[in-house]
This record gives sequence, C-alpha cells and structure tokens, in this order.
Amino acid sequence: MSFQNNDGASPCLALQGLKVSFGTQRVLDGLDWSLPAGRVVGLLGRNGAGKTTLIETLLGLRAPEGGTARLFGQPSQALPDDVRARIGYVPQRSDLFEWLTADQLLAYFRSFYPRWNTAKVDGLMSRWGIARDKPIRKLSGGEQQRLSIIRALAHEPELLVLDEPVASLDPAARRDFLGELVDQVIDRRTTIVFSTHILSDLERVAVDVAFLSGGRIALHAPLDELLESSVRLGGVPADIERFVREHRLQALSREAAGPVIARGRDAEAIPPATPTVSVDPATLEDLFLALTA
Ligand SMILES: Nc1ncnc2c1ncn2[C@@H]1O[C@H](COP(=O)(O)OP(=O)(O)OP(=O)(O)O)[C@@H](O)[C@H]1O
Repeated sequence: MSFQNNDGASPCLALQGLKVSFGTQRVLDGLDWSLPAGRVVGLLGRNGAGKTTLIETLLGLRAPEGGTARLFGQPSQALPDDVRARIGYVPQRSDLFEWLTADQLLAYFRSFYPRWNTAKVDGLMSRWGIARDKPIRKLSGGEQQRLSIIRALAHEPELLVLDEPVASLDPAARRDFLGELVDQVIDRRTTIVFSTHILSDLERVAVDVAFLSGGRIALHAPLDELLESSVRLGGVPADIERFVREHRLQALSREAAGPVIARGRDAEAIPPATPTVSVDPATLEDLFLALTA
C-alpha cells in the first residue's frame, strides 16, 4: 500500500532512520515513517514501546541521536513559527495551567495564534459540558483532558498529535471525541496521529493503524483493509506452515504454539479452511499481539 500524497506535495510528516536512546536502552531504532495529509492514524504499541518518545521526537521536543524528522518539509528541531502554528499537540500529561479557569486558559492560548475558531471552541465546551469559570484544578481528569483537546483543536491545526487522548475519557466521551476527529478530517483534511491502548474504539472509525515495535513502525495500513485481509489460523504448526506457504500468506506472528495471525494480499487472497487448518477473521487485538510481540 502506498502512502504517497495524492496532490504530490511533500508528506506532512516524514521520519527517516530515527534513533533515540536513554542510556543504553535504544527506544527508536532507525525508524522510518511518512504520512500524507488527511489521514487519522492510531499509533499502537505496548507499554514502553516508545510511542511518547516517537511523538516528542517527531514534534522536535526531543533531539534524535540519528536520523531526521521533518514536518511540512521543515526540520522538526527548527520549525519556523508559521509551521508551528499549523500543529496541535495534546501531551500525555496535562499541560494546562491549573490555577486558571478554562476561559482564562483559552484566552491566553488564543493570543498566540493567528487563527482561532471561537465557534468551534464554544460548541465543544458546551457539548462536552466543561465549566468555563472553575479553576482547572477543580475539573475532573476527563474534563481536563477534553479541555486540552479543545485547546489543541481551536487554532485549526493541519497536523494534530495526541498522546493517549482518551485515557481518562468515559466510553461516551471517547465515542464523541473520535467522531470529532473524523469530522475534523472530513471538514478540514487535518492529519491526526494519536496513540491509544483502547483498540475497541479504533474499530468504530475509519482510521489507519501503525504498530510500533522493536523501535520501528512494524506495519502501517488502513484498519479496514488490514482486518479484511488478516486471519487467525488454527491447527498443528506443520499444517499451518504449509497452508501459509501454499497460499502465499504473510505470517505476522511466529509463535511455536497457539494461533498464527497471517495476512493475504487482500480479502480475496484469503483461502477457505481445510480439514486440518481453521481460518477465522483476525481481530485488531490479534494483530496487536502478533505485531508488537
Ligand atoms: N526521560 C527518560 N529517561 C529514561 N528512560 C526513558 C525516558 N523516557 C522514556 N524512557 C524509557 O523509554 C521507553 C519508552 O518510553 P515511552 O514513554 O516512549 O513509551 P510508551 O510507548 O509511550 O509507553 P506507555 O504506553 O506506557 O505510555 C520506556 O522503557 C521508558 O522507560
């Protein structure tokens, strides 16, 4: 699958050979990744896989030891102000000034941006039920998280990066938030990268998924295509191995025991079960476990 931009412009995010270590621990290990405009990508990986490190490095908040990170064609480490204004970021830990009220906070941020969508801010503040005149420290964790998201959406960024934005949100708020992200893409072609551990949410919206494992992006594909072309195979290892070879499937997990997750070229390339090998649809959880092992 190709992720070239349709209009031929440079990708909004381009990472090449990115390397980041903490002491002797190599977290990003020659990571390549490129994203055209207008996609929503769920960044998946196990705890400690390096999602936050990747997000901080791509935004220029952390210097890599090797490789390059570019946003809108500019080096992330030296972004001009006009490019910075095209980016929205919701960090994992709240960056809100807790002694301000929501209204004061929004007024403060508004002063930094040439563009600010007051109607969108007001609409989301009332839809998400956030008190405007309470000190932020008195808002619940989920309300603070929603306020942080509103702040990041308000200046209509072309690239929105969110580090576990739904961690404190209840299921209804998560659904609403994801709907908002999708609207954002439909209305404005915003590119959105967000890390999450809540796989069930992703299956409800048309998103891409990118799996971070071993310091690299192991796979990046539209989720619906990935699910349609992936299966869980059951049977004894020798039969499965033969089945995978004969049907030219790509085995995504190589565990000696248990189900094997495999992928065909597309949905049509998936063969039916045989007396010795069972073929069932793979879930996103199957894919996550296989690809981030
Ligand atoms: N400032 C730091 N100093 C030392 N080690 C760090 C630092 N930041 C991150 N690490 C280590 O780097 C690895 C990747 O951390 P990171 O926070 O990027 O992972 P993550 O995928 O976002 O994890 P989680 O899903 O738990 O939020 C971890 O092993 C972590 O302990």
